[in-house]
Amino acid sequence: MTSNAIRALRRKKSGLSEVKVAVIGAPGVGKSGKTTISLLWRYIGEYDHQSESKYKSEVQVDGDTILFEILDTCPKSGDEMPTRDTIHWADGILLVYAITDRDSFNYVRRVRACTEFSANLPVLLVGNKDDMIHLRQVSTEEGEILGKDFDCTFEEVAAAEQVMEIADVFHELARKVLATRRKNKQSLLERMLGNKRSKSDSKYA
Ligand SMILES: Nc1nc2c(ncn2[C@@H]2O[C@H](COP(=O)(O)OP(=O)(O)OP(=O)(O)O)[C@@H](O)[C@H]2O)c(=O)[nH]1
Repeated sequence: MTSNAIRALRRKKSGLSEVKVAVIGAPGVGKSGKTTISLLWRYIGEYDHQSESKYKSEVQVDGDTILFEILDTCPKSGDEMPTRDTIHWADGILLVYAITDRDSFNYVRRVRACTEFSANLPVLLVGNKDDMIHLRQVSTEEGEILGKDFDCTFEEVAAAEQVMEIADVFHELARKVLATRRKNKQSLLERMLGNKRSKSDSKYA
């Protein structure tokens, strides 16, 4: 049995849904464990700081217990793109830029252009630091347009201040991941039933 299959079996047994989120953005946009994630988890409850860049925590979303695993991608520069392994690892992607930093907006644009996301990978776009509107370099309309381009939800937040809004962002992403999982399961079931039917049809044809 593969490690993924073992993990899925454990998840099923415990009734836990595991949701893996990769937080992607240029350096300094506010995606780090130092601010956003640790604040979020401190608010929600205990978290398990697994390594420099990975966090785990159980959170209630709409009455279900979700085991979040969050990867802070920490690029060293604005030229470093996330790896294919990171994208494949993730169930959902949080793309973050800072409204005060045009380069970080261009970074998420480049990530989306250079990196192959599977068609049904849930993505959320977040413009952070909206408490610093006096230093704004990216308008809300530009964020909205990019969100439409990416076919994903867009939101402006102040991660350092509005912890509940950040929690909502993660909850929203979890809902999308679970909905995608249900849809994939359903279409797999339909394909399997379709195969069975066509086999039995051909048997009696
Ligand atoms: N004003 C304001 N500052 C913020 C906000 N979020 C983060 N910051 C600040 O932005 C700076 C960078 O935050 P980090 O969380 O380290 O950013 P990062 O994206 O993880 O950066 P790297 O670790 O270099 O990839 C820190 O000084 C934070 O305090 C916010 O919503 N508003």
